[in-house]
Amino acid sequence: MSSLTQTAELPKLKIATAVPESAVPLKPLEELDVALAVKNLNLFYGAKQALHNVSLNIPRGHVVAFIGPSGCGKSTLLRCFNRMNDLVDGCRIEGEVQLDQKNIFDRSVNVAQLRRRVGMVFQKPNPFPKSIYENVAYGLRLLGVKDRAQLDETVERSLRQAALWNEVKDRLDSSGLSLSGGQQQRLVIARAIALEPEVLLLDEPCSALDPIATAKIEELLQELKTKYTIVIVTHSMQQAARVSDFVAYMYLGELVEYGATREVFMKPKRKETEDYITGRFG
Ligand SMILES: Nc1ncnc2c1ncn2[C@@H]1O[C@H](COP(=O)(O)OP(=O)(O)OP(=O)(O)O)[C@@H](O)[C@H]1O
Repeated sequence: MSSLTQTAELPKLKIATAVPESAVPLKPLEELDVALAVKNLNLFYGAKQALHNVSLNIPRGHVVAFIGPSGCGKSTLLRCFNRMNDLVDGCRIEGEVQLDQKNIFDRSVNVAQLRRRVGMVFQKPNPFPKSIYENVAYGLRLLGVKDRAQLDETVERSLRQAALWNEVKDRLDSSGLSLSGGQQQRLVIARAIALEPEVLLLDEPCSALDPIATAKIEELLQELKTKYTIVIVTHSMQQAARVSDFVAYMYLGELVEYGATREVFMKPKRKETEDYITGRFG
């Protein structure tokens, strides 16, 4: 073996060994129930096109990670799924994102209801300046729920699912802002799942967290995917390898490769993907 081949293969092995066995999904993508279907999606910010003809299916009950270099359109694509881009002036979208076979961009779609079904957690934990209890109860209160027992039950269930209950059960009246960064991010996840969304979108949820808090969130995602479909944007390929079942590699607004995480990391089909995951990109 030439030394050139050896050095070319080393970094790839480094990534490949980090993909846990559990990352192998039971079925191929084509056979899985579809939670979100993205069809020929083009997105423009004014004159600038940020997404180019993106099509992919997000399978129900799995974790999908979007990876790719800065500015490639990962967050833009994620934000399409609950119409967060509606808030951006001059943003125009062509194509479809279907939730239960209905185009979410259709005029008849109620955006507030869509966001209940497709919840979102951002990069920086953003609890409201309210108590821990009220942070989690917030969505239900907006829906007009007043029954204390129902609120109590939802708050406890959501905090348990977010693996935060034991840490906060004796201080539910304390401010959400009094929690650590990692706890705040779990609180925000609890707030999102209190409404029992079908899909949970996470935009770099660990980038402001230390390794211990990150590990907790990653563990949590494995629990949550038994109930929810999860789409996560991450800059960390190791994180994508650890948490996702499927991974989508994007570059300059295009979907370059999409497949089972293990396959994409160990046997990428496209040279561009291989260059990125082996660190030879750019
Ligand atoms: N509100 C906006 N107005 C105009 N252009 C935008 C806006 N948001 C994003 N863009 C542009 O769209 C492209 C994709 O951005 P996006 O934030 O989706 O990339 P990303 O892959 O998530 O990047 P990063 O990893 O740095 O967060 C970039 O060129 C960016 O400058």
